[in-house]
Amino acid sequence: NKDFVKGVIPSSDLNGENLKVLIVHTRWNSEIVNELVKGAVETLLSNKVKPDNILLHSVPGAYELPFATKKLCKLLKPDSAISIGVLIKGSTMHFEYISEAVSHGLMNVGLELEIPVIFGLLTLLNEQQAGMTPDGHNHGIDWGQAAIEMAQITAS
Ligand SMILES: O=c1[nH]c(NC[C@H](O)[C@H](O)[C@H](O)CO)c([N+](=O)[O-])c(=O)[nH]1
Repeated sequence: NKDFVKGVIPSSDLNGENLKVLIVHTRWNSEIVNELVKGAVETLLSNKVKPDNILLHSVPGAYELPFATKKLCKLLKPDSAISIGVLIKGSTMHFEYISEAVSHGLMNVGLELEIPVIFGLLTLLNEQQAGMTPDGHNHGIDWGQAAIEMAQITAS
């Protein structure tokens, strides 16, 4: 039906007070990325994650996300990680290849290390799709919620 709500219903018992969450984000397309990071951080804080337990690191671009997320997860041992980047088609000849490689790479990091890695790569056909318009949805919020929920699964 027309008022179908796209997106996810967050779990009701999110509690991040004992969690440490790593956020690895790109500097490519930083205007959009920074908004996504802000959405994720605010969501973590509003669900009781302590500010000192939110670890922020940046990398040049999306292709670096899997390597940096794996190295930083092994070093910092977070309860979960959010990898955030934005690929915009047309600005790269290899849009499909980078997004394919990064999505598989991030999935493997989480499975190999058994640390939940939240997939925060937006693959956009144009900037308008970033959803940063006033009535747009900030996907960073969903990723913050998922980071807590998934960490609680592994912590329980
Ligand atoms: O994060 C991005 N990296 C991009 N390329 C850089 C790539 O991720 C690596 O940083 C680079 O290839 C060096 O390894 C992009 N484009 O090329 O368009 C892009 O849109 N977004």
